Amino acid sequence: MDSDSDSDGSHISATPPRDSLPPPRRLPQPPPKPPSSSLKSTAKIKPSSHPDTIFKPKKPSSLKHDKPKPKPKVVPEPEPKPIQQQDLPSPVGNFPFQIRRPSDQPRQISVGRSLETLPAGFFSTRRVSFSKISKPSLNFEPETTPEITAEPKIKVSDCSGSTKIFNKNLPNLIRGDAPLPEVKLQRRSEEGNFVKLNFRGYKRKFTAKGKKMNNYSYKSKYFKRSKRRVKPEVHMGNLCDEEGLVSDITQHSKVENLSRFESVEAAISAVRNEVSDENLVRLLKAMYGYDSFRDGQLEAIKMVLAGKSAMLVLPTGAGKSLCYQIPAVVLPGVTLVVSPLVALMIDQLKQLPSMIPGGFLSSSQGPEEAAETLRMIQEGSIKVLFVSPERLLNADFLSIFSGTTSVSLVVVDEAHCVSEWSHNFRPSYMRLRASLLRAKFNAECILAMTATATTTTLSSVMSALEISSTNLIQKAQVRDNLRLSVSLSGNRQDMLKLMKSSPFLEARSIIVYCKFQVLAIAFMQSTYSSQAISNFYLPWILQSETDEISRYLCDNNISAKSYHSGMLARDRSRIQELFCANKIRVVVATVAFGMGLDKRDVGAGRPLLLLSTLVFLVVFFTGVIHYSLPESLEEYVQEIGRGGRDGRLSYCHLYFDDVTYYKLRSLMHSDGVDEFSVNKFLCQVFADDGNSHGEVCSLVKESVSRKFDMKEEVMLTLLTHLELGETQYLHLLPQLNVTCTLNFHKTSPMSLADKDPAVAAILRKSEIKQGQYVFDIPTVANSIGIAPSELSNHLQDLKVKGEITYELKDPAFCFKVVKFPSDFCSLTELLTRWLLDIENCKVWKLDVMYSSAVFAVNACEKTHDCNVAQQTTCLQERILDYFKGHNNPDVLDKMGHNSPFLRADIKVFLQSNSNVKFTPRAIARVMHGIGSPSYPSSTWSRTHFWGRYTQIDFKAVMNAAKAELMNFVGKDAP
Ligand SMILES: Nc1ncnc2c1ncn2[C@@H]1O[C@H](COP(=O)(O)OP(=O)(O)OP(=O)(O)O)[C@@H](O)[C@H]1O
Repeated sequence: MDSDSDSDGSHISATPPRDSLPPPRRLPQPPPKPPSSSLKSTAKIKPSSHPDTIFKPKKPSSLKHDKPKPKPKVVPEPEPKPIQQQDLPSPVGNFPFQIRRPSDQPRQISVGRSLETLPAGFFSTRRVSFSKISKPSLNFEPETTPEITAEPKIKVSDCSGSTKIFNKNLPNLIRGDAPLPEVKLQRRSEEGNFVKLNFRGYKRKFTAKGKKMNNYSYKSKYFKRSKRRVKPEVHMGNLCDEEGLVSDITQHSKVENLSRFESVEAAISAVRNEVSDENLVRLLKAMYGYDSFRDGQLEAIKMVLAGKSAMLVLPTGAGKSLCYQIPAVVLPGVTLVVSPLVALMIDQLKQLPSMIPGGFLSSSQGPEEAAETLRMIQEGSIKVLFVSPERLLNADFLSIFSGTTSVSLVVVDEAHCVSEWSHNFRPSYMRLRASLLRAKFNAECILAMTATATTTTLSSVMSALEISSTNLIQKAQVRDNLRLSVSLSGNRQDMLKLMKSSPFLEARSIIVYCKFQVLAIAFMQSTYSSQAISNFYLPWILQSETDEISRYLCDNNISAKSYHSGMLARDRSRIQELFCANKIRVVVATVAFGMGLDKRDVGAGRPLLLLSTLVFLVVFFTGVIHYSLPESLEEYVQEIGRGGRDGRLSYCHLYFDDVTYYKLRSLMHSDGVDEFSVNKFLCQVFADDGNSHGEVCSLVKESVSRKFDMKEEVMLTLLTHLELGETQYLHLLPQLNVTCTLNFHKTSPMSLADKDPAVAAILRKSEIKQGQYVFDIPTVANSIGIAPSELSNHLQDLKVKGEITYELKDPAFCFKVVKFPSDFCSLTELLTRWLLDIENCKVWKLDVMYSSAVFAVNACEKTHDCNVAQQTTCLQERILDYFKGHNNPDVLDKMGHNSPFLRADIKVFLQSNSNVKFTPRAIARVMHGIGSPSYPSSTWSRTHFWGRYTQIDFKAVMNAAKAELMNFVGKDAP
């Protein structure tokens, strides 16, 4: 549970279908049903999986197949591993399984308590200077003396790998008792751009010429710099400028900063005395330079300051961060912000105002860095801490809050991730329950924030976090400065035309969102190694669609860069920085791009000289283009929300086409699992029949995933349920690499074992392979009654002494069994049904997205006053209805439900793979072109049936596969 989830959600796509079927008819579909929460069911069921669930097809004596053979002759050479059958435990009694509802009532928190003062000296004024650093990779070295005056050293690694140490403070990692850094008073108004020409700052320096400046004479480095040509200065939060460098923010006079911080301190004291609108506006002005709050902000801040937990739903870019930043400076304790992605945490940390000392904890940090952050929290030097959900409930982290360190506010950012009915459900977020947060942190208040949540999602989040329905602050989820348009096309020529015409022609920055990986001919790609090519056998290779599109745009004189999850993190952040600095105009990206991006002028127009009137006009607008259909209206709203964050117009065009829709619809089934697999998984989890109580068990992710054809995320979801359900069956522990390969060096193994019981246990439990001792860490740890982490530490000690060397591999989920289930079958059925509901919910979300796009193109002109280029009104209405759950939109039934060739093709497929075991789902996945752990696309995409039936509903294909399998084995299929 220790590794932070940091996936970007971008997809590896199915390859396109090779045959196209006649276009399926469109049928009206009854309004979608909200997903049923089946976990409450206590129904008794028959044994969930029959031993014959997996079929091994027999070779039919004769096989008729009247469908013409597809042209490309590809001989399938599958090598999947057969899944082993295991006997099921017999059902014993009824077994209820429910999500645990926290029983604790929200604590009453008084305003008085929440408005205690900050630590003394917290807002003292002291100048801190910043230097340019060649790369934003920062590590803090522990300070030698705990004096307030000591400035932490910043270790900076540049790309060449060299490290420099600076005696400088960072604005967001300064000690709480240290002085406030000087801040550039940048008025962030509606008109402000994220990237600004800082004429003001330079001018001020020039006017100071001749006077003795507080910290810099005009012979100083800064003054020399000011004589240079004025360059655009980027405010990527407080840390980075256009080169990704730490900004020098010492360019303002001390006097100015003094008055600024005096005014911030005075404003904070005023709010502490009285939480009035007037005082809060004063604080807003002092901290950010803004004149007024945006819709929803004031309400949320007041609610939090009154100690009431709140659910805040504001559109992307509406200013949610400010709703916890202001309370953070007013409240006495630490504000914990739970964030789903490391990249998001870093971006949010950068964007903290400089008077709020912040930090973050994630798996991307080294142990020293994490330890330093923990130390700083303990000594009160961090006011806002960004943390992943995995870290939040980690024992080391929790121990900090058992002492004097108090938590005033827990912020759950992207709170929709808590709900399985959201578009972005994270198993680790399931652990965030109010009862747990209160028990562990004694948190006075929880603020849940999201930009995109349907009513169903909201109610499940609010119930998990125990937020009263009266404390829901919800504003329209689409900003009205977004101009929305849709057209039916999936071709890049159309997109090029769009980008070369107004308004996109004038946009300064454009994001083009893509989704898939595409097939490209390998021999044309010099970048791919011959090894990679030979692995595929065919001269095809997958590459990101973003690469292909950006190359196409560049070939057509539009400078563009590709951004996708397959790139190195360093390259990705470089592109983001250059984009923020307006050095890249167009980024062609997957959904990974833009999370946490606060480029206020995405698409702000370039100055146009209108010759007719002989005046300069600056036309500001944004460009966000969806080259592929998003998976849900939530995703669409998130992505268009990257534009127009400065309040100016933003143009958002969506392309959609049926092929993309079919591909996405297939992918919606890639997480699904059968009852059979769930049952087998449970058997594995509780393999020791209750004898393993108290012992640490582990499941090696990769092998178990392949064995049960279940993705790692799905396994984690199931395990988390087994921990947090109505009955707690297990207790999840941090994930570990469990297989250890060890060599002895100094002392002989036997002599060392005589002195060291851990080594003796290792010798007992190891297999010797090529002279090396190979053993399972939890097994050895259990045998001597210590925790696996203790054993790991002990091994590390022996390594330091030169006794051993070792390597660890096989990441595994670790847990302790708390209770052995009495009825496996009921539990299996309930979990399976729940996973199925989640799968159906995803499909439904995609269908709504597609139907909305079709509606915008076909119907909105008739019903609304929209024109072809602008369907804002009707799309906004549909989006709002969707989020509110009102008159859920008609969803088109675009999928075919049968095909005359389907069963015959399945027969041929089974015949040609008669040595392989299949489930109906596995066959349906091949027919839909989706890889899975046991049937990977690298193997199975070679069959010519791969992705042939994407236009037929997945369940219909599964049913046909089941029927064919029954013919082959002559038994009832599951
Ligand atoms: N009251 C305000 N007046 C003017 N600008 C504001 C105000 N509040 C916030 N902003 C600015 O709006 C921008 C977006 O704010 P923020 O990043 O908090 O949005 P968000 O709602 O968290 O967006 P997302 O959901 O995309 O993360 C920031 O640049 C912020 O400084």
